[in-house]
Amino acid sequence: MPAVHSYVLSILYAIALVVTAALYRFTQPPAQLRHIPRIPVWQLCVSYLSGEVEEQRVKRILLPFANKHRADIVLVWCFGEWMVHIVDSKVGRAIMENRSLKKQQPPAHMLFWQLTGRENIFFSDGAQWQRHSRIFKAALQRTAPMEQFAALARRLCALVGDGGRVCWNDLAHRFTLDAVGTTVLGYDFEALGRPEGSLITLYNRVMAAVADPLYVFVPAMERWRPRRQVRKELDMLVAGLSEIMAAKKADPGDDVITYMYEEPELTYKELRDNTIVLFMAGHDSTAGSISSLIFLLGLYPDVQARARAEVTSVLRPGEEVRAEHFTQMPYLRAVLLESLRFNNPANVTLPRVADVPVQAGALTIPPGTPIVLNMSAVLHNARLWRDPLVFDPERFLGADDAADGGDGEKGNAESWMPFGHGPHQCPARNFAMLEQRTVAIALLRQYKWSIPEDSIHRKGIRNAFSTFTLSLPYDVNIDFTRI
Ligand code: HEM
Repeated sequence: MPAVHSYVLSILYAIALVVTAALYRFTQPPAQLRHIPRIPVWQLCVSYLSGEVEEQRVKRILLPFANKHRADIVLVWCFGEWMVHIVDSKVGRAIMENRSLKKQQPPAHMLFWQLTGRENIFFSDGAQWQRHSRIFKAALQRTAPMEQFAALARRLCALVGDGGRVCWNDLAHRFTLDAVGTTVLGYDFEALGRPEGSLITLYNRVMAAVADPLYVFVPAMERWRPRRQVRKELDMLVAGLSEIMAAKKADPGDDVITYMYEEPELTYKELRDNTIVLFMAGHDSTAGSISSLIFLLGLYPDVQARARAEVTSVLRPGEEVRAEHFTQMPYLRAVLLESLRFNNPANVTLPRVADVPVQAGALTIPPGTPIVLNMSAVLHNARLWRDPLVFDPERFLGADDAADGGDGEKGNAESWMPFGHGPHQCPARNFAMLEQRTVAIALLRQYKWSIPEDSIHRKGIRNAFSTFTLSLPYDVNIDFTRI
């Protein structure tokens, strides 16, 4: 009997040894990457398994590690793949401007592709991307979203009514759906008026399924356990959006899709793929930014009072807001820039790869290595910002008065990059800034607001888990009082 016992034990030891060795090998970077400071894999695994959001992982693990090693780039293990994360703005700018970098394409069998297609500004490359980028920017320039945003802000205020407690992230999300619907697609989803509208509920359901972490991190799941119902709903959504596009052709308006239609160079497939990615890119990130902005104004009553005093000194009661008013509101601008730094909506860029070595300061990144600009790290790096975890709009006052988005803290202009950097940086940042300004101004003129004592965000903004690493605050309850 003892002989059988020790035989079984030996087999178990052998298995444990093989598994440990396999795990060790699986979590070791290839030899050519070992010169890059690497975040301990066990810390990352604990973080992933606990469902920690990207922005928290950056503040708790990545930045302390990078600063201890005085590193501008760090190696991060992510579900079997090693990626370089850039945490410094100077290195980030140089790399993101490097034309030999291309966007890495996500695995082919992900359901995501069935929704977005590949022939769009997000996933195309080379000459095709240049064409899409040029056409989209020109179309965006021709639209005049200001009036549209102001009208939607009025609808939003009607919902806040005489005040009371409001679930703000929900309203922000519905506002941005309507903003992107009316100005980009030329279609009113009426998310503010009818949140249960069929296309909106269908969209929310499909997006939740497409972003299911199990299927995103293990794309082969789509082959092992195909989701027929989700596919059916996805087809219905695409058909719904295609109908909107077809109606646009017959009845043009003042919207991005109408202007893109006028471009003989775009095929129908390209137009369809662009419509869908613009719709997707256009609202979640902006909803996150509007949620954070109004929350922070509620959390800091002095900041809110100062912003209100500025707005009401520039605008007479009932006066329509116009773009030229914005230059007279430097404090509001500083609040916006700081809010986008403090809880930046997009945490990392899409991964890039190059087929040549890429220089990152003193280190060389070998060809084929996925590289991301970690915007959260850059915007909270203590080597770049004083008191990065403190919300302080003053840091942007007196900064160079260049167009919004291009500037930053005095002497630190290059580190403000919530919209990315380089040729692929967000082409709609002015559009997104305008949405935030319009909402903030409308609310500041009509309401005072505060954060309930029992808010889950009192000790720091809590963002929902997002497969696409966006920072989207949840359960943001705000108490509004009409002035
Ligand atoms: C606060 C709101 C927004 C934030 C923080 C944001 C952030 C970003 C970032 C960081 C990128 C670069 C991604 C990368 O390099 O991989 C990007 C790209 C992009 N964004 Fe935005 N975005 C916002 C709003 C919008 C809106 C409203 C639209 C459309 C109406 C939009 C459309 C796009 C497009 C088309 C790209 C791809 C550009 C390219 O690859 O050439 N974004 N955005």
